[in-house]
Amino acid sequence: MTKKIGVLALQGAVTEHLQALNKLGVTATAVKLPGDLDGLDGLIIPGGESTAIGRLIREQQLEEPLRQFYASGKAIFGTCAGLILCSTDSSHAPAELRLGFIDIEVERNGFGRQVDSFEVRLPFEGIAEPVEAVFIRAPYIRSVGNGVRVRASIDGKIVAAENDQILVTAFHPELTDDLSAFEYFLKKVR
Ligand SMILES: NC(=O)CC[C@H](N)C(=O)O
Repeated sequence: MTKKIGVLALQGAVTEHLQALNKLGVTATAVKLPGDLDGLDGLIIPGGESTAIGRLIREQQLEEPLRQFYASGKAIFGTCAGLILCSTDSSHAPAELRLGFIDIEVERNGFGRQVDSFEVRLPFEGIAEPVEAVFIRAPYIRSVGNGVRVRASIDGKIVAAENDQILVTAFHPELTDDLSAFEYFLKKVR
C-alpha cells in the first residue's frame, strides 16, 4: 500500500517537501488543519522559522493533535526548524513551542551569522553514500538523551539524530536531488 505522508504547511519549505515525496512514489499532502492529520502514516515538520511555525501551530489549534499523532506511534521527520520544534530543549524562551518528541538539546542558529548557509556532502550513519546537505541558518544538537542515536556530525556538532519514531536533521533534505534522507525516513514509517 502507498504510504501517506503529511507535510506541516504553516510556513517554510513546504512545496519542495511535497515534490520530493511525490518523486519517491509516496502520497504527500499538506497539513494545515487538525483534520488533515487523519489517515496519515507519517509527518514532516519542515524548515522555516521555528518561532513562526510554533506560533501558527498554536493559532491553528494543532498542538494537541500533533501530540496525539506522536502518541499514536506514527513516524515524524523534523528538518531544521522542524528539528527545533521536535526537541525537548529546556533552554528556550517559555513562549516558544517545543513538542518534546525526541530527547535532544539544541543550539538555534548554531553555525553562527558568518556562515548563514552552506552545502556539504555529509557522511550519514545508515545511508551508504554521503548525503547532499544544505544548511540554512541551521541549528545543531548540543547533546542527545536516552534512546537517541546520532546519525551525522560536522566538527563535533551533531546535525542528524533519531529515536525509534522520530528523525531530525539540521539540514534541508528537500533542496537537492538527493532523496536519500527521505528514503531513510520512509523506512521508519509503518
Ligand atoms: N532553515 C531553517 O529552518 C532555519 C531555522 C531557524 N534558524 C529557526 O531557528 O527557526
